[in-house]
Amino acid sequence: MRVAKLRSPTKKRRMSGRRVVVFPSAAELGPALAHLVASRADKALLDHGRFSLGLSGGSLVSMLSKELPALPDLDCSHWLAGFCDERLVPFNDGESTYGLYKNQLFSKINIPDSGVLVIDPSLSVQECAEDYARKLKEAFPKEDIPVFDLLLLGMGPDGHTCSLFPDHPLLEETQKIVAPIDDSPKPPPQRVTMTFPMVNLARCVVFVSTGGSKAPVLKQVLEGGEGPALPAARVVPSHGELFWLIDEPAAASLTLQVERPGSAAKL
Ligand SMILES: O=C(O)[C@H](O)[C@@H](O)[C@H](O)[C@H](O)COP(=O)(O)O
Repeated sequence: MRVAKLRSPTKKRRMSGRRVVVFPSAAELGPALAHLVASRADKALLDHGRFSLGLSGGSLVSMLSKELPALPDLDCSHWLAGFCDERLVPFNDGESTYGLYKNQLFSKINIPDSGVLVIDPSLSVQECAEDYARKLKEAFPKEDIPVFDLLLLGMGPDGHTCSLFPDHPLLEETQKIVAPIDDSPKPPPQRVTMTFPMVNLARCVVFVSTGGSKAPVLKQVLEGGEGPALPAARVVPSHGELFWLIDEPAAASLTLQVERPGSAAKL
């Protein structure tokens, strides 16, 4: 299958910020996402010898686990993978995002165990967030706030992303890079999450959202609406790229201009 190439944006595109890219279905989106990950990895490895990737749960787990190992010559030996958010459950619990990636993806690629930054689920949620923030800072010793090369995010039907939920006080966090949450509206209730100050420093942020159930919230997030901005709309990298990779059912209500690599020659 031909894979749409997501190139670095031109200057004009970068100035206009976000790129909304619509694929006929998740079947076309998946390979394009994998290509984007590989291209940003190549760039990061050339620039600074390591590729740092922030992962999220939801449908990204199966999509990445299918598409990344299918890439020819993928070398993950210098990757650092972390989690944009994580549920405070044991790794062998079906709700553990790390547990899912370990079984479905990490077992199929050559990322070293030391290249995966995990939470310590034996701690209290408060201590777990502090411990994970410390691990992140140690992994990025040159930076006050870790700057990931690429963060992959999903969005819930309520507009949440990471474990940053609508109207939650964590949306206003400015000091912590990782915060605990013990009243998550979506179970399990205890989680740790990257905060906006860290998310918005990433070099590239990619949302993946598919399916018709996401159409109303996507319209609100991408085109605006009444009331305060939903969490996903508050992801605006200060210096980095922002992609929204969506499928036609999710894009059904949008009126803004989008890119459609299926009908255009190249992105
Ligand atoms: O921690 C969680 O509860 C999930 O990871 C959740 O935040 C998910 O990422 C979004 O709901 C998007 O899910 P989809 O990718 O399935 O749309």
